[in-house]
Amino acid sequence: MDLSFLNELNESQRSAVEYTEGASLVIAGAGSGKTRVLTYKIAYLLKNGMAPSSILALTFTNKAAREMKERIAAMVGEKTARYLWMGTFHSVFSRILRSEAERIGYSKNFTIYDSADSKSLVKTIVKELKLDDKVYKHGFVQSRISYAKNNLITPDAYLANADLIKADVTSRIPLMKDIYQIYCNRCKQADAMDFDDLLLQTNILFRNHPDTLQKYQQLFGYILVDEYQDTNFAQYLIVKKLAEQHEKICVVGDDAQSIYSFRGANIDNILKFKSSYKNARVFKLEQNYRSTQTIVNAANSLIDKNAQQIRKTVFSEKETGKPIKVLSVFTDFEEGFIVANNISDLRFSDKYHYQDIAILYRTNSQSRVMEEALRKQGIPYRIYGGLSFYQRKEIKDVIAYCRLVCNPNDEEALKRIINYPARGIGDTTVNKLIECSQLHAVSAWEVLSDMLKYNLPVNAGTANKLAQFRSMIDVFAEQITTQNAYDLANSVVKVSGVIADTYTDHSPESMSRQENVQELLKAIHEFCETKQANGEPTALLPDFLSEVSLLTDQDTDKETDKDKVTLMTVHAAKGLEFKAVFIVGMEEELFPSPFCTQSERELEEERRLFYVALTRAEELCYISYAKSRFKNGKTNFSNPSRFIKDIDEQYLDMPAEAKPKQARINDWDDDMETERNRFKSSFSKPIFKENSLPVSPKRMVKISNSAGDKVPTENGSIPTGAFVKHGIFGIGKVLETSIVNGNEKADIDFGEKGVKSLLLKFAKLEVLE
Ligand SMILES: Nc1ncnc2c1ncn2[C@@H]1O[C@H](COP(=O)(O)OP(=O)(O)OP(=O)(O)O)[C@@H](O)[C@H]1O
Ligand SMILES: [Mg+2]
Repeated sequence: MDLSFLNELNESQRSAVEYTEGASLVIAGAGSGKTRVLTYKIAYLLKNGMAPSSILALTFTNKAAREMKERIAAMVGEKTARYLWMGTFHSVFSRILRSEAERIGYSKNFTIYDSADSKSLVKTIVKELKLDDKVYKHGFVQSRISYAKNNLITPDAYLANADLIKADVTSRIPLMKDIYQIYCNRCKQADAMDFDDLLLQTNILFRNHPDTLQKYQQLFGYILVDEYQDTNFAQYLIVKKLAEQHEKICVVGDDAQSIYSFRGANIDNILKFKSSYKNARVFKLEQNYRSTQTIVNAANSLIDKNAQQIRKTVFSEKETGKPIKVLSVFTDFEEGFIVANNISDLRFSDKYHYQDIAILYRTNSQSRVMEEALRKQGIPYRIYGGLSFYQRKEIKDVIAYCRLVCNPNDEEALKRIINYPARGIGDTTVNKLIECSQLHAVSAWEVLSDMLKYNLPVNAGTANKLAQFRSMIDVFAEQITTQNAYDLANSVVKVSGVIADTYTDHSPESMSRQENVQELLKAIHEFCETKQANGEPTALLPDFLSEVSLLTDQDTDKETDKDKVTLMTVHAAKGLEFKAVFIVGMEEELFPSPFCTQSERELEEERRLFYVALTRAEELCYISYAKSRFKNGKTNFSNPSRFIKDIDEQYLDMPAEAKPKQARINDWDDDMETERNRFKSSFSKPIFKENSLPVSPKRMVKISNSAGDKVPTENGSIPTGAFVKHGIFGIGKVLETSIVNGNEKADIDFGEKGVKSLLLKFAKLEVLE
């Protein structure tokens, strides 16, 4: 047996991989190879003869699972790797739930409600109960339901829980318990599970059906969990039950990276691992292989400020590296511009590709300004989260059709498309239909199947339209097991009129809707082809749906062209690494989030989040803060984040202006007047012209934030105003030249390609006469 791959591990990693006798916990700081240990351990188990189908590996994202699988396939062969049970908790257990659904009263084609469906259902219930939605805020109610489910509190248990009832009264939402009950009933009626149900129902399945539990206990001979610090109670218990007999379990995690408590993650799961598994062995990894010494030391100095933590040693033997560059800017627009400029510099220094670079932010809403700046400079980027492909209206419409075809009881899907494209079934009719279904405690679909029996109060014309809609869906539904996913989806979009509806005009919006629908069909086609290539006998629509409904933020990247800058929230960046990382918006009221500064506990979680951000960087890290930010229609002044000064200043390269007063970084008020005046005067002349970047040379100096090392040139080798030709960007006009760190640089307007800042020694420019 060839175990030479173990030589790619250090001693501690190797011991963790080779220990397979019982439960083990690998607890270690960022970048120390925890995920690598899991990957190699799986390969090790396989090489030792374990069947792939008896290994269960749970990751935080599907992307992480895919990458791990690819790596393992390279070590043990693709055929073996294919049969591993590997994925997120949600995807693995939804697969198990599908095959066991009937045991807990669902059909195997049950729908998975996404967060928007859950919210819409909450909204409907709050409205039906005639409650004030300013008090019973939808998002809040939804998060209470999610909390209950993740802690395995069913509606009955909720009623019996004096603390929860009291908390609801205090929050002035005493009917929360009723909403929760109705919510669960409605999901059941619709044969739908929300995300949290996938964990709750798995627990119910295992609790109520010991034989089923036993089956999976025997099936999974080894269980591995990545990012264990972010598991919640429901996840903890599933794993605990499955590993109960043999305790062949290995979990890896870092308490310093626990950042999901708002979703019910419980850091205690990792802290009490040793008491949950009596004979557990703990392995510690100390060497960070990801980042430079500066980044590792900076991150250590930051996390050291948290009182709650398991003290760990993390060191790097990589090069010292450059200090973390702190960029101070006047506005959020300038922040975008400076970041884009720095990215161009990195790209044209030829050492970095765009795909080596990430921009991380605290909230999704910060992405827009960044995107705009990148677009203007012609920098390609991909964005995770926000309005991803599957969240677009036209895509949700088509998916809703497919959902209804696979599960006609799906009420949210039905509501979405019963009158789309318009077929004369108005809101009043839909409301009557839903009311009637509630009155008889059946699904809306059931009512449609026999409107007379259920006394649906509609006139003959409306009844006819409803009947037509029903028979259209019926025809599709009959084909779900005979047609493959692509053929069926194709007829659905045609017959339902969705295609015709997106072809109404030639406006850019309409064109983009058409393209999106085509893109979706293409994705379904690819899905079928992959299934076929894997030798699976069928590729049906319900299988496709269960796959797409579980995509996470990191999975919705459909682009083939990979060389792009990545934009994402810090939360989504967990587990990833990039050569250069820009952490933007490091300001008070933003990072830490204003909602998380009430208690030390919340602040510590925000600090951990910043720790996660810093430790994504391999070579270069930039932190930026703006002194003013446009928010909710007005400009707000902001202070630098308190977290910046948590980093030992020897690892920072502070902006020149802040240097003499570093000790007072939070003591902004004194300077505020001067800053404000500078800021106001910067607006007295137009900074941005349409489709272009700042053009004033003076301005360029100012916003460079490194006034010391960047000066405009009067007599550069290319005169301002000259026309030049570039191999990639074509013909452009030189706006300005300057010297940066001794190198001559030109800002050139390449028209549609945007304005680029190019270092002349790298850019091969031809000056045109
Ligand atoms: N022994 C090793 N030799 C060479 N490279 C290694 C070694 N161990 C880990 N690495 C590399 O270091 C980087 C970080 O490893 P990995 O992602 O497994 O760390 P992690 O502990 O899971 O990090 P995080 O806490 O961010 O999830 C990866 O690029 C990995 O390939
Ligand atoms: Mg990892």
